[in-house]
Amino acid sequence: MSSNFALSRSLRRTGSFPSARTVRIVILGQAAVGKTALAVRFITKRFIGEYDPTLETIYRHEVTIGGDAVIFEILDTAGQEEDALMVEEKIKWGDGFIIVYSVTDRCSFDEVMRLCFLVNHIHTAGGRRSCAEPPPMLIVANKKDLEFDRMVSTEDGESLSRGLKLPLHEVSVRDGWEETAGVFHALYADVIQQMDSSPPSFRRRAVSRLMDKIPRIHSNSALASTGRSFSFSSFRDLLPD
Ligand SMILES: Nc1nc2c(ncn2[C@@H]2O[C@H](COP(=O)(O)OP(=O)(O)OP(=O)(O)O)[C@@H](O)[C@H]2O)c(=O)[nH]1
Repeated sequence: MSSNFALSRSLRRTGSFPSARTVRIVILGQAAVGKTALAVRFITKRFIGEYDPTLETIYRHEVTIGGDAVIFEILDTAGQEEDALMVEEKIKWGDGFIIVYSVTDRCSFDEVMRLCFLVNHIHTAGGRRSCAEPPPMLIVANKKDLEFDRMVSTEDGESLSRGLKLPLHEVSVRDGWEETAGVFHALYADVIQQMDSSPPSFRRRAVSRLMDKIPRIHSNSALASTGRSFSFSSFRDLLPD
C-alpha cells in the first residue's frame, strides 16, 4: 500500500505527468548586481559576460530535484524603479524571492532591506490575515570573486542576514555553478515546505493580466521569439542537453 502510494507520488511528479510542481521565483535587486547572470547560470550552467540591461523575462526551466519534477518559473526583474502597481503584481506572483546585491556595490547592499520589507508588506498586508506568514526569501551576495573591488564585507552581509532572519548565500555566479544552483535548491525547499503546510486557498496566485505582458523563455523547448535581444548569439545553444 505504502509502496503504491510512493510510486504514484513519484510518477505524478515526473516529467511524463503534467502535475510537476511549478515554483515561481522572483529575482530582485539593483541594476547590474548579476540577476540575469544568476538565472542564466542556473539554467544553462554557463556564465555569459555581458547581457543587455534586463527588460523583464520569465525563464521556464524544468529540472528534477530529489526525484521530484519541478518547473521553475524565474522572473528576472529589471532592477530599475518602475510603476508601483507593476512591482506589486510581480511580487504577488512569486512563491519565493531572491534578493541580490553585489559585494562591489554598497548601494545595492543598502537596497536589500527595503526590498525585503516591500515583499513582506505586499504578501502580508491587505487584510489577508491568513496569509500573514512571510514568503520564503533569501539574500544573495554576488561577485565575491572581485575581492579587490569589494565594498561590502562578509560580516556586513551576515549581520544583515541575522537582522532580517534570512539566509545569506555569498557567491560568485561567474566562478561557480554549484553555489548558484544551491541558491535555487535552498529556496525551492523553503517554498515547497510552505506550500505543503499552507491550505491551497492561502497560496499566492492572485495575479493580474499585467504579468502576461512579460516575455517568457522556455529552456527546454524551441525558443519563441520574445522580442528580447541578448548579447549572446543564441540562448538555445547554451541550454543543457
Ligand atoms: N566578476 C563578476 N561579474 C559578474 C558576476 N555576476 C555578474 N557579473 C557581471 O555583472 C554585470 C551585470 O550582470 P547582469 O546579470 O546583467 O546584472 P543584472 O542585475 O541582471 O542587471 P540589470 O539587468 O541591469 O538589472 C555583467 O557584466 C556580468 O557579467 C560575478 O559573479 N562576478
